[in-house]
Amino acid sequence: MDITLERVGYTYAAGTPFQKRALEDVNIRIPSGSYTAIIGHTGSGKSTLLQHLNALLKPTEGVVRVGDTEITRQTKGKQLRPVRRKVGIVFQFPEHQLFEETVLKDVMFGPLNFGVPEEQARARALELLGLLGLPEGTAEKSPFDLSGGQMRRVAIAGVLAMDPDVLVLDEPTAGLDPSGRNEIMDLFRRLHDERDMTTILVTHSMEDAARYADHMIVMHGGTDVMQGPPEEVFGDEERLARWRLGVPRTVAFQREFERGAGLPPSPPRLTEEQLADYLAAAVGKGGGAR
Ligand SMILES: Nc1ncnc2c1ncn2[C@@H]1O[C@H](COP(=O)(O)OP(=O)(O)OP(=O)(O)O)[C@@H](O)[C@H]1O
Repeated sequence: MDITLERVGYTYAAGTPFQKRALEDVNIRIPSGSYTAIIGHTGSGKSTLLQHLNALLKPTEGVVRVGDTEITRQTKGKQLRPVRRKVGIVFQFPEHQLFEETVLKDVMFGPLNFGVPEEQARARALELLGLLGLPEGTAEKSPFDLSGGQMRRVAIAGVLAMDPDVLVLDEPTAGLDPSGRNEIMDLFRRLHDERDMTTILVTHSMEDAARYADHMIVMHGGTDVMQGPPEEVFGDEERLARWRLGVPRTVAFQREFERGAGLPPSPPRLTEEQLADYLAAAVGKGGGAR
């Protein structure tokens, strides 16, 4: 299910003294099955863009296409139901949206609301709580008696319970400790591979973008300024710096090394493994790696 935005603009509180232009002439394509990272400085429009993907916001101008569904300013609520079902969004600090008396009820809420039979919704919720590494017995607890990291996992289970084709993640690990972060990011990667989902990750971490994504979109000042594979995006440090964005630590190290060794810049090494191989080859060949 490809997602495209054509000439999309969005204005908050249009026609009021508080009006604010957040998106301007956005033209992007998110290929079906891709793991797409969206990066951009604070205020560049990433969250506003995400909310167009399941029609929480409708474009002020232009068209959003999610599979066969076309969303414009005029599209009515009923026509948006399939999109809301297919596109699951994990917002920043999703645990703030937990509200039911028990964890189980919270995870079952979405599916029951969309007509999934109770037994099926229960079985799926229990399976997901296990998959997310929550201890047995969590299902009957109040979500508010859990730790912050556990609440985050429950909220994520609630989004996955809808069995989305597209999973949208807005800084999903913000505020978690490093081991919790890695576990959750690796879980999303596994789900992406096993379930054939399209995954869209908004992140300030260039390392996460480099490690997980196969496609990237760069936002600046409310518009898309670059799209392509991570090798291409992170290969252009100068342009990224203009948008106040950096490169992953591995690439920064590689560039320092190349400058120090008098080597021309070579394709960016995006992971520690790639960097280690590159350095080993460079040292092995007496500094002649390309
Ligand atoms: N509800 C709102 N009402 C008015 N203006 C808003 C609203 N939400 C966001 N904006 C403004 O729209 C612009 C884009 O904001 P948005 O939150 O989409 O950016 P972002 O790239 O997600 O930022 P961050 O990285 O800080 O989350 C900003 O100038 C912001 O102040």
